[in-house]
Amino acid sequence: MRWEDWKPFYERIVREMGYSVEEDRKSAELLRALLLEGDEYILREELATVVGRKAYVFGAGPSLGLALEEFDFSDGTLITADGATTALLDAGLLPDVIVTDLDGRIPDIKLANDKGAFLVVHAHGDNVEKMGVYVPMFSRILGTCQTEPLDIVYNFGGFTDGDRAAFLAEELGAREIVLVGFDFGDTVGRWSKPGLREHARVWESKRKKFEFAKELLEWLEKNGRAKVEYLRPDP
Ligand SMILES: Nc1ncnc2c1ncn2[C@@H]1O[C@H](COP(=O)(O)OP(=O)(O)OP(=O)(O)O)[C@@H](O)[C@H]1O
Ligand SMILES: Nc1nc2c(c(=O)[nH]1)N=C(CO)CN2
Ligand SMILES: [Mg+2]
Repeated sequence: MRWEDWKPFYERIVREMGYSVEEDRKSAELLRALLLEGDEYILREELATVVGRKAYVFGAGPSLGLALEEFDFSDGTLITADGATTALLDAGLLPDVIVTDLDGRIPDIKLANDKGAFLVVHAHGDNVEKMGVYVPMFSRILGTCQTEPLDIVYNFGGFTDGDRAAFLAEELGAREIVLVGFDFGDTVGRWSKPGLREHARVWESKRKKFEFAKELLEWLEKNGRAKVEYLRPDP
């Protein structure tokens, strides 16, 4: 997704969610400084070598657990959205790429990164402190932001970790994207937040995020270069 296509979505998101563009922009600059300081950052060309033609993108929805039991994912690149990383590790799978705004289970993300998973860290106005603490801990990091892209901080479009992961996959070469654990309904999957032990009833801000994510994925299906499909286990 080009900046010109993303900009109108972003302006609506900022208005609807009450974000600050200035704080989002400053967060992107901070991420750039942290990446340069740590020198553990990678560029899109390197991450593109990891993303194959078929990519499974794992969201933290309630159907994720059953899907991991029911389906085989060995024929594609495994990309997890933040908290979904824990479910894959529990199922004995190692993600190839983790897309995070650092509000998932950090110990699991760290474990996966140490075992070779690439990290895509997203900067926004509400995770500035977390970036300062956690970015220095990780290796093989590609930086993303939601304001104008910088030289080493990219903006491939997308809002929540899940749909942003799909936009990243399409931009880096995936032509078949399979969404697993994407259930934009009334239940937030238990992997979504470190404190959640059980699936939870969706809260207002999360419902809004799901609405934007759904709209953006529809845009990607219509305008992107990849086939996008949802994979759901039999209930
Ligand atoms: N029912 C669901 N519950 C939780 N995540 C879901 C669900 N359905 C799809 N997802 C996707 O899985 C991703 C899980 O990532 P995560 O829980 O970190 O959310 P997030 O995008 O960081 O939003 P937040 O800022 O609220 O944490 C979401 O971004 C979303 O796109
Ligand atoms: N400013 C801001 N931007 C975001 C936020 C958030 O909480 N605040 N959450 C996101 C979900 O991944 C993505 N973008
Ligand atoms: Mg997150």
